[in-house]
Amino acid sequence: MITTIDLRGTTHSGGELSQLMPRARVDVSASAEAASGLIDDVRQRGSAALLDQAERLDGVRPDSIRVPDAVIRRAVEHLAPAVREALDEAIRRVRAVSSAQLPVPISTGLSDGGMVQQRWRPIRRVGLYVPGGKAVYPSSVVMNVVPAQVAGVASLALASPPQKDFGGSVHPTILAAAGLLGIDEVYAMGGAGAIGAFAWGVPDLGLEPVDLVTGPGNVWVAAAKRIVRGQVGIDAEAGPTEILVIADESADPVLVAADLVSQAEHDELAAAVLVTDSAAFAERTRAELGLLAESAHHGTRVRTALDGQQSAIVIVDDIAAAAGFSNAYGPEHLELQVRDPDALLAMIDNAGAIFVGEHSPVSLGDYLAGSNHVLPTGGQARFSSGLGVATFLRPQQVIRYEREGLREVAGHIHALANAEDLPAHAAAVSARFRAEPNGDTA
Ligand SMILES: NC(=O)c1ccc[n+]([C@@H]2O[C@H](COP(=O)([O-])OP(=O)(O)OC[C@H]3O[C@@H](n4cnc5c(N)ncnc54)[C@H](O)[C@@H]3O)[C@@H](O)[C@H]2O)c1
Ligand SMILES: N[C@H](CO)Cc1c[nH]c[nH+]1
Ligand SMILES: [Zn+2]
Repeated sequence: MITTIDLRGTTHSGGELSQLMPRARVDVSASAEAASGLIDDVRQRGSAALLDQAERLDGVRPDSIRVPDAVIRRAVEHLAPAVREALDEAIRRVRAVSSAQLPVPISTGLSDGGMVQQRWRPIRRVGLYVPGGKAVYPSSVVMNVVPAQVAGVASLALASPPQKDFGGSVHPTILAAAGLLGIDEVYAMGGAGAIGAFAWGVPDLGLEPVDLVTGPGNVWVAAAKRIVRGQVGIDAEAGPTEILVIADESADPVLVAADLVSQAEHDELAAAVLVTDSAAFAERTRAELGLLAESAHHGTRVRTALDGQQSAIVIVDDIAAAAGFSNAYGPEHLELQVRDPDALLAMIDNAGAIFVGEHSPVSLGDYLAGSNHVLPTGGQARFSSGLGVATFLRPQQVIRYEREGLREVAGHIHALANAEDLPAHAAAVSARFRAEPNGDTA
């Protein structure tokens, strides 16, 4: 049995998981039509479309969509020392974790003269999206760029929305983060149009199409990634932020509420969900949420997110049921604030990233844990993962058989080729043995 409470204290009792889930999700596909129109416009009209979209959606017309090198260099020079130190440390940590993720080639010997190898090749050119609408995200520059560089991607382009306060250029802290990482191909373009520009290129801007688009963004960005998939690769849809906290009576409701509000701060569509086995704890956390939402810096946004259908406090019978709920939901961020987090961790399958214990808040992962904050939303943690080195690499199989290795399986190839009525497949193998004294091997 599941009970949900919203921020105002309204209770929905007796609901089953299947009844709750639709209430709890943001539907990116609702933005598909708008995203598709914006992408088509960029395909047809190139930079003219990007400029018009900037004016309409970002409230400013950039002087230059491509950010000049000198502007990037100046942003690095003017970066506040404390922010530079923080970015340097974030880069160091994400690089350490990314480097440790580099996969090794594998060779599997199957017989004398029969071997299959797996090697990893970097994707050639990648377009990295860095959000910049309601907030700006220099930390997302680090999270996109560092694993791509560790993987060995040769060509990286970066897009972020034009900023009204900076004459239509990209936000200087985003430019500085890019500059620190040696990225010099930066475009002031945002939303679905930017994703379309990466996928098909913009000839009149000199923007070459990319092979893969990665990065987080709002519902229009996530919808656009879904549309361009196939023309290019994409990472998971990293849309409006989600946090799900599983907590029991041992947790501190002040900390749990603070963590829920920290992610509600991103977007009116952000989802903040608490799952607990204690009605008393639920009530204490609800009270704390009310206080925090009241005094929040982005109060209206936070209250809208917490009040939204996508956010809830969920009361379940026990912690095993909480794990079941969380696995069905597949949150982007999952916090485990319970007496025995390792026992609970063992029950978790679906989550973008898991934060264990009181001293591992999501905000740590957003900036400095060394983990990656670009994570799947909308339940995609059921089948995909956050950004990492593997996102920017492809495994390739290399097949190496010698004559004896091929001879050993030639009969089986004939049998299967005949079963599929594809005799030319069998003949391609027989042809290699025709000259032998014993003739055909089949
Ligand atoms: N899942 C993750 O890994 C992750 C990480 C960081 C941020 N996020 C999410 O990224 C999002 C950032 O959103 P944001 O809005 O601040 O920046 P954004 O850059 O994603 O979106 C801004 C762009 O949206 C477009 N846009 C605005 N209004 C529109 C409209 N009415 N129709 C069509 N397009 C429109 C504009 O082109 C604008 O440039 C948030 O939802 C945040 O939660 C997710
Ligand atoms: N919580 C976001 C991922 O959903 C990442 C982020 C960047 N800056 C602050 N937070
Ligand atoms: Zn965050």
